[in-house]
Amino acid sequence: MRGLTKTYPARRGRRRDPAPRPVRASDGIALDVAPGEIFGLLGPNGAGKTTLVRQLTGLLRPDAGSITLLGHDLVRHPRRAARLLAYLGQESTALDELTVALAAETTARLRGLGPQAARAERDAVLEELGLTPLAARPLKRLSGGQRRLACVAAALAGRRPVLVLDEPTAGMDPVARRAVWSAIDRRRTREGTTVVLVTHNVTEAETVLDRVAVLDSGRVIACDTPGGLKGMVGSDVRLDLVWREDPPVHVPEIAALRSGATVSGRRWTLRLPPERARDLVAAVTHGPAFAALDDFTLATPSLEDVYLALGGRGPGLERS
Ligand SMILES: Nc1ncnc2c1ncn2[C@@H]1O[C@H](COP(=O)(O)OP(=O)(O)OP(=O)(O)O)[C@@H](O)[C@H]1O
Repeated sequence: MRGLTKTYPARRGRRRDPAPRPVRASDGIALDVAPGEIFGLLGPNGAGKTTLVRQLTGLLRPDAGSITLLGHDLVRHPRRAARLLAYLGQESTALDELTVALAAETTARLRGLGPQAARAERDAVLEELGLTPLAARPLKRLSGGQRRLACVAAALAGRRPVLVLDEPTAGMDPVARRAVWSAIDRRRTREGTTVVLVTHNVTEAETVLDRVAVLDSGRVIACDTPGGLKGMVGSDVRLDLVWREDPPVHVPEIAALRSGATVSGRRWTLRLPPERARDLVAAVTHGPAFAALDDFTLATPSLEDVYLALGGRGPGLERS
């Protein structure tokens, strides 16, 4: 993608509403995604992630810029996207009348598989995502999370070389989410599938993402590996101390910590250089401090910390 720009025009609402302004949802986006890469798009609500993937999938025409997918110019030939990639949008009412099995099988057929191969693909993908017990149920009679999982199954059926997934795990329970991340990872390892995905489940996605672009107000404000992005928030580690009841402030080491801690109920969160955190863990894991401690965790910065910092919701980070 090069110089991708999209502005939604201002639409007048009711007469008393304030005058609407046009929204520049993509503002000169340039990104390269390598074959076989799992590429994440992160950013706060309204950052322009869905607008970007809808342009990438040929569903929304950019005002300016170019998109080349596997050698095809998708701005000139948007319909070719449907032959090259599988897209999971945020809503999928088109499949609602079908059963889970038929949604997967039909999609596989539409993607060019013969009847027998499509049935085999259907069975494999339902099994992989733990959907076999729900195979005969229409999507409209499933819970929100189950329906989302069935839509993921349909997106995966038929093996496109590129998957574009907008919030694939939205509304799912932890077991389903894990099944989806494993299925995505398996496509990359076994079939070299390229995946572009939007997600707010950053901590989970971190295990599968090769590179991540952080979007804000239609622009790419950072793009790197998860490790590279984490380096941007510094080397400090996070120490969480959860006290059983009142913290033992009569212990001098604990009293000294209080001013630097973010206190939330029984939890104290401290951000410290690694050496200092090591000394502190030694101090709180014996004697009266340990007796008062319910739980503690020591963690390096997560992709979520990066996301919050870059999204302008956290302090102390320069935008690149
Ligand atoms: N059809 C539309 N008409 C006008 N403005 C729109 C339209 N769709 C999106 N927008 C605006 O464009 C901006 C980007 O929206 P977009 O849906 O791409 O964000 P997003 O990053 O996908 O958000 P979320 O995380 O909430 O899904 C927002 O300011 C949004 O209000």
